[in-house]
Amino acid sequence: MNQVASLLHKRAEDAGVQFDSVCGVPYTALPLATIICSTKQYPMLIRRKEAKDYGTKRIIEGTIHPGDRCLIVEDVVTSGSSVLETAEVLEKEGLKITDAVVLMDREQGGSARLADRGITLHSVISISRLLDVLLKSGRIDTATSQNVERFVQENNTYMSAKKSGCSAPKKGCDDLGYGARAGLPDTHPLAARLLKIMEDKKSNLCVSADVTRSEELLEIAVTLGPLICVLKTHVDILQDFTADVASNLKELAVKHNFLVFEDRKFADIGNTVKHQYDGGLYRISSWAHIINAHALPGPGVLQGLGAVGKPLGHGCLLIAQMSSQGSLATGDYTRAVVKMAEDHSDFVFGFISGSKISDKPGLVHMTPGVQMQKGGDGLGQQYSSPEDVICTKGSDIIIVGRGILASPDRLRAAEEYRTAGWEAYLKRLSQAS
Ligand SMILES: O=C(O)c1cc(=O)[nH]c(=O)n1[C@@H]1O[C@H](COP(=O)(O)O)[C@@H](O)[C@H]1O
Repeated sequence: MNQVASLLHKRAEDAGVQFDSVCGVPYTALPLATIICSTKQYPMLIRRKEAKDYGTKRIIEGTIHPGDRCLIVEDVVTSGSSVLETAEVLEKEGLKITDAVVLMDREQGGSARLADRGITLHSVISISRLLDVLLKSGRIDTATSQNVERFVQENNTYMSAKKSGCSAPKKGCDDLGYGARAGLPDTHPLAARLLKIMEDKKSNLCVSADVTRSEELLEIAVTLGPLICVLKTHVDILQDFTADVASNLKELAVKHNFLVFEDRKFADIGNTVKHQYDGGLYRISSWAHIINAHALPGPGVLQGLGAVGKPLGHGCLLIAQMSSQGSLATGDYTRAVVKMAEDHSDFVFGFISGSKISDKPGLVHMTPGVQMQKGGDGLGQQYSSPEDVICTKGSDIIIVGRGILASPDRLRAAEEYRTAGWEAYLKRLSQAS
């Protein structure tokens, strides 16, 4: 029980979930919540299945501070209804519920039901992952695995609402390959171009060329260009940027068929970002296919950037979640970013996020904070593996900086990441089919 409680807490921590208290779904998850609260010093809330008709007559026991965020803990989720009931009771007391953590997700619709109610479900393990492990270790045969998979698919208790705009059933959205998504009618032209590059080059690797000299930047484009789908820059850390560097980069992008992404993280009013994007020393709109922006200023930031970028056929990624520890880009904020993106899909073609946060197959998810080993950099960066990001969390592209740049053999490192990212994508496809 202690180990399970520790795994649940770690899962929530790895997902960057911020919470003030914990509530276990009665009754099997109560001991798990108790262990988490006593070992990690969180206030515990206890939900009764029914209010007592004596004493406090309360249905939630514990100290309640309206507005606090409460993490719901459960052992197994099938339909998600028990988590949802608990969430509704807690929300009636003024608590905010954005996340739930569970040991086993049976993948029969609970996650989608909760997501549609604004609750992100984080599982330690899923039934498909368990089957994969049991099959690989010879504990079950293929027939058993396929029977269980079929049962799970045939007993999906909840199909996500059509709000995802996905014509096919949710399952179809999950298992559409990059190439198929490129061909969908409502896919942004730049997303379609990117998805086709990924399919053609068998690469979902974006290299983050965080270097301070232009010669090194161009060297990265020359050597790693054939392996990547996107090259991401921070042009403002270059000590010797010139217009020639930009035009050389553009030529290499054509030669090696990758897109250029300036990671500028625009975050001001429309008029200011318009000038920052179009003008200044770097004239970003003249060479970057992709930019990113914070949604914090509101839709004006997209009106300003779009006025410059749309006529050029460029596109924008909205920063919906961040890989840095303690990031405030979670829960309601993330959901608001998804809505803003879906309302501005003529310029926004995807997200910077830690996992898949929209079911629209035309939107692309790019995830930074990726290295082969989980861990951090001592400055708040949090790393997940390519398999975790692409296969488990459902993102589309891994953004890798120092995992490649710090290697003595960058080409070899890039190929390792490209292979890992692509194999994770193929595994996700095979699990969905
Ligand atoms: O927008 C980004 O690219 C970004 C968002 C985020 O949440 N975390 C994050 O690390 N990044 C960027 O991704 C790159 C990660 O670099 P490494 O930590 O060296 O792999 C850096 O260029 C960051 O600026």
